[in-house]
Amino acid sequence: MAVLVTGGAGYIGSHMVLALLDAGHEEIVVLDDLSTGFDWALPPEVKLVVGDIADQALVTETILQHRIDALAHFAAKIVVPDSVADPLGYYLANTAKTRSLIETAVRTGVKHVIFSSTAAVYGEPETVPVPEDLTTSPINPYGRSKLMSEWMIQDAAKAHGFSYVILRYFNVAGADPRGRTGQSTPNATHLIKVATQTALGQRSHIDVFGTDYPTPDGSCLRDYIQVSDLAEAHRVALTHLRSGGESLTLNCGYGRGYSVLEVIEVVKRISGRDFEVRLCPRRAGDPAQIIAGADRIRQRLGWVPKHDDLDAIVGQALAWEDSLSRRNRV
Ligand SMILES: NC(=O)c1ccc[n+]([C@@H]2O[C@H](COP(=O)([O-])OP(=O)(O)OC[C@H]3O[C@@H](n4cnc5c(N)ncnc54)[C@H](O)[C@@H]3O)[C@@H](O)[C@H]2O)c1
Ligand SMILES: O=c1ccn([C@@H]2O[C@H](COP(=O)(O)OP(=O)(O)O[C@H]3O[C@H](CO)[C@H](O)[C@H](O)[C@H]3O)[C@@H](O)[C@H]2O)c(=O)[nH]1
Repeated sequence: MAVLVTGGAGYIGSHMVLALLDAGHEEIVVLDDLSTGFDWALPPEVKLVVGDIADQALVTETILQHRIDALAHFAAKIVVPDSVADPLGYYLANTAKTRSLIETAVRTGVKHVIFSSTAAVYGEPETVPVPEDLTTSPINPYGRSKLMSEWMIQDAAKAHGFSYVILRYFNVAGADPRGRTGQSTPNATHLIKVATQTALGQRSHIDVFGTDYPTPDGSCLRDYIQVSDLAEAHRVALTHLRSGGESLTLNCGYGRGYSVLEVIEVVKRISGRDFEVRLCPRRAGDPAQIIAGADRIRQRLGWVPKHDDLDAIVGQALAWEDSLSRRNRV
């Protein structure tokens, strides 16, 4: 039995690869076009196939050659404001290409699918925390592109008899505590990445997008989940499916929110560096607050997070950013 990890050279996918290897998994194959991922993010024992998830001949050959029984599908475009500017690009990359990949998986007899979905499918929830059975109502093309993929996977699973776990990630942050991989995309837009780069002097300042939201300090609230905890959720989801477990849709978060201003204060305190913070207008496509209803994944998969600590998450992000800048200077 072997797992095909699409997007495995990216930020979250590379952490799942490590989680599987650390747990003694034998065969892992990564399919990645390296558009935002890096071959060096993978340990040498992992087979990397460089290509596109919509290349059906390549995907078929890879699945049959390695006797793939399970697919973990991370490959996607992921930036909310970019999706507002380029919706058709996002529907192609995230929805049309996922349709193609799932079709290939069905034709080649893949039995299990784990899909990277997002809290963005909920849109602007009126109350938080958000349970999984809340009506989905995405407010940006990124969230819609992912919700359509969820529906395709659910419908195809019913029609063709594979099982799935859809994981709706909240805000993913931090890095491998052993420093083996982290968020490496240049020009990344995620808050903790931008704040740590600013603390390290790689950016002159940080913008806070919106201070007039209906939240305690006026900035947006998010539920930041540490990336190795999230990778572990994928590992237990895979075990669940391979043991005959039922298909599930699960939130991945801790059930608690931090504001943008609070996160910036933590980055200043942990780094010991002060930096300029500019209060700016709202950014397109941002919900005011999004916090996970976080019980179901614990009950159904027995997932136990080990890194629910914002100080530690920020510390890992700072350490990774520092090692990345040294790597890039070499
Ligand atoms: N980072 C977050 O906060 C977050 C939150 C919710 C959901 N997600 C989802 O998690 C998944 C992984 O996100 P990430 O943060 O690791 O992003 P990332 O950009 O680091 O990883 C995506 C990987 O997919 C590869 N890829 C993209 N398009 C491809 C294609 N057509 N064929 C083959 N490979 C392709 C990229 O090269 C990259 O390695 C995405 O599906 C994203 O929507 C991320
Ligand atoms: O320089 C910055 C960067 C971000 N923010 C703010 O920080 C919050 C978090 O923004 P991120 O860009 O870090 O993350 P998003 O909440 O926009 O989106 C992330 O989490 C979502 C789920 O909540 C989706 O899954 C999506 O893929 C993922 O990028 C937002 O209020 C944003 O406006 C700033 O103020 N300044």
